[in-house]
Amino acid sequence: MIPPRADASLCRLRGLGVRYAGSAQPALGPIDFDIAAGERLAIIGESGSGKSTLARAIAGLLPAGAALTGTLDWPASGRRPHPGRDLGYVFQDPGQSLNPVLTIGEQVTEGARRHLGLSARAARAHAADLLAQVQLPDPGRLLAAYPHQLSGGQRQRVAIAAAIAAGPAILIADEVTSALDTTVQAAIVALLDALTRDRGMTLIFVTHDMALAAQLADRIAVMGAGRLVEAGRAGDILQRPISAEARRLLDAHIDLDTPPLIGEAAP
Ligand SMILES: Nc1ncnc2c1ncn2[C@@H]1O[C@H](COP(=O)(O)OP(=O)(O)OP(=O)(O)O)[C@@H](O)[C@H]1O
Ligand code: NI
Repeated sequence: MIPPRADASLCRLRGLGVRYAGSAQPALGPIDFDIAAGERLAIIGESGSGKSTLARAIAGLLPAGAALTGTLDWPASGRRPHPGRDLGYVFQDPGQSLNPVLTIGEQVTEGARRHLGLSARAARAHAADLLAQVQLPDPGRLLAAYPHQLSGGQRQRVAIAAAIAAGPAILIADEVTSALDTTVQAAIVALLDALTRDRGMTLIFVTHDMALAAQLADRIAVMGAGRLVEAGRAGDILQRPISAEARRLLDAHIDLDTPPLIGEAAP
């Protein structure tokens, strides 16, 4: 095995484009971009700008028939990450991540059992531990519950637990808080922040909300009409946005001028 190079980027996109089956126009690209190992990157943009397409392309989770152009390499590891094992993905709607007919315990352990080769008993203990890590009450009892018995915020915590169960180095969170109300949103963002920092994970956080992006990310990539229109340090984009897209997203947030947010995002 070739040892990973410390200076190599985690993920290198060159001329990357995506065209969905049946679409005349590409939904994405061409994109040239590098993601560093361990960084906290927000991908922001208005609806339809290509954020999810980019995130799914990186994760290798595009729907069947989607055509990729250009290149997507993984220089640091030399191989594409295996979703579920090397890369966790949390969707906007926990219904997309969770299976309604499986218990919470079954879904959280599924990835861990498969990828870590755990026994049923060890997987159960691991699942309870993960549920505690995502700060769900009474993990032991929760293992036997079904998704419909939980609130939206609790389901999203379960989806996060399942996504990190196999200890992936990369976590992609695609609009994971947009279906939740504001207080729950803040709690989920705080949880993602703590979990990914504790584990030194690379975080790719997709949102249309500049405030959330600035709260979590070191660097922001701004999408517009399938292209990357601006990328830079979160503090810089917040204070000196260049693209019309970034300005519009900032204007949507009058409360961004409040000192705490600027302070957190500033280098
Ligand atoms: N499965 C698909 N098949 C065909 N076109 C798609 C598919 N998914 C997305 N698209 C199109 O690709 C473009 C980019 O969509 P994408 O979902 O990546 O945007 P987004 O920035 O994530 O938007 P949102 O904020 O609404 O989630 C849009 O024009 C969308 O209609
Ligand atoms: Ni999306």
